[in-house]
Amino acid sequence: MGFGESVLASALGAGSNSWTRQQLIESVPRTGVLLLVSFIFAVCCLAAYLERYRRLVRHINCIPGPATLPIIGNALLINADREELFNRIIASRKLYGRRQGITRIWNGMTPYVLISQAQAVEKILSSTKNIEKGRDYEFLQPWLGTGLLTSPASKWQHRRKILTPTFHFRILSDFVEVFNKQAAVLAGKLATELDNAAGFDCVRYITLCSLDIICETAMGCPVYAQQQSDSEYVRAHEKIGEIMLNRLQKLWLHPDIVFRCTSQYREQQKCLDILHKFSYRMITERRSIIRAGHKPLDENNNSETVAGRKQLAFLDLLIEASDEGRLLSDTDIREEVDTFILGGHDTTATAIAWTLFLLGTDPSVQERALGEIEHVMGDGPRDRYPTMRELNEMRYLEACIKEGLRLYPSIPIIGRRLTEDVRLAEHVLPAGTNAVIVVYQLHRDPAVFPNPDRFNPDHFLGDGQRPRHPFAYIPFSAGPRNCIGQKFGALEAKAVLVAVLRQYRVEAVDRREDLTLYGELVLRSKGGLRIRVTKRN
Ligand code: HEM
Repeated sequence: MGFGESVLASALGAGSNSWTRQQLIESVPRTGVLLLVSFIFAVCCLAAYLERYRRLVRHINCIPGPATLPIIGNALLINADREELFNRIIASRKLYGRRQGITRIWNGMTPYVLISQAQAVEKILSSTKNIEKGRDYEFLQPWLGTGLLTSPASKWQHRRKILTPTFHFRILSDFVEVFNKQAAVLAGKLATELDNAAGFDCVRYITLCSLDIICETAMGCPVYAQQQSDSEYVRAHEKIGEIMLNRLQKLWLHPDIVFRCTSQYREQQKCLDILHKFSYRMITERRSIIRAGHKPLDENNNSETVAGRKQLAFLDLLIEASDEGRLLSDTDIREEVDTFILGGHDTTATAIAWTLFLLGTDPSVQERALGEIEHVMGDGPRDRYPTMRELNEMRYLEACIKEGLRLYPSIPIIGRRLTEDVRLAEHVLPAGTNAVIVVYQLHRDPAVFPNPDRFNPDHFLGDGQRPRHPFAYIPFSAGPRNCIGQKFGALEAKAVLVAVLRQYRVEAVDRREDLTLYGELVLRSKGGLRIRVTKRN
């Protein structure tokens, strides 16, 4: 009896009910064949994988980049604190890829290609095939599930189709009231800093305002983040962001099996419990309001009152939306609402804070922006709210926000995992490569924006400007997987800046060249963005 036969025979026992010893022995040749076939199959798979990997290495190593070590690649270069890492990513184009705006880096055996040139960016982002997000986005999944931002390509396409109408212009115009109301709360809060000659970080104030705005518009319920900044909900928001980032930055925390053993995991679960419960409670409440007879949308897509309130929340629209005839489940809706809250909160707050800071560095630009606001809104009380039409007329303010997003894009880096080969000039990026679009660097290409570091809103006023490559300026990304909330974000930024600028003169405390930048989920400055405010007459 061979080894296989004896093991099988003893494993099943000589007196097994269903298998006699004879049957067992007869089955061995078949088992042997099966094992042989499996072995050959595994060897073929391994050979195919190695061949694919060899091809990947060959192509990637044709791209300029730092010298690599065996196995670890450039891991030592990447293993830096967050500020230093950001510096190194930005410097990589100057060091290796000045001409083409493409450089490569190996994180262990995984290749990353950094891209900061418009034509190359277009090749990646305009593709309808390469829409798979990078692996790093998976760390958001415990919170967002597979909502729009993190969804795999297979789910994303039809989900995006369902969600696009929720950002319709008419729905946004209803939200202006929320923007204005929360912006007024922010302006009131800033009054506490009038005597603060040393200045204060404006980011936290604006972030809480933006959280209030997105929660009220997404769920239809104010969370009073500005009034109760230490509430359980606000703290859970801040904490979970910290935990996810910390995990992202520490390679050893990436495997679930390791992360689950840490106290951070337990804390993350607590935050998730608070955040998810809150969203589910909102869904249940809004469903029961709708069931009680209020129909949120009429046949012309007009908003009716829900429980006596004028504006709708995204939540109401999602409850009504159907996916190929099937209503979305509570989990589907929760994923999308949480995604809107994450996607629309820090990004917009960052854009507003950077623009305000930049306006504080240049009094002439600030006065011009205010002049336009006063002109559009006419005489009258300073605390009157602008209408949607008035906000749309503020072209110079819009140019200031666009320029803020050019110099300091809220999302400085966008990742894609290529699912098919892409040819960039003489290089091939094989499927499997992680493409990293360095938006921060792209926006400072002197060939597109002469004197690229200067804060100059005229870049976006159109008059006398050279036409730009459509992928040279992409603060909201571009192509099929661009930002679904860009109109919402731009309108909110305007409303908040109008409320602040009408009441205060703003002055930046630090010089731009003294700031230390780093990328979290959004672009940050170490120590925040410090401004001083004085009351306008
Ligand atoms: C100034 C404000 C904003 C900026 C700069 C911004 C920027 C971006 C960028 C760069 C992306 C692409 C991310 C990637 O591919 O990795 C994105 C995607 C997204 N954004 Fe925004 N965003 C802003 C406001 C908003 C708002 C207000 C919402 C929601 C209310 C929102 C919801 C989303 C969603 C759901 C996605 C994923 C879209 C998809 O994959 O189809 N964003 N945003």
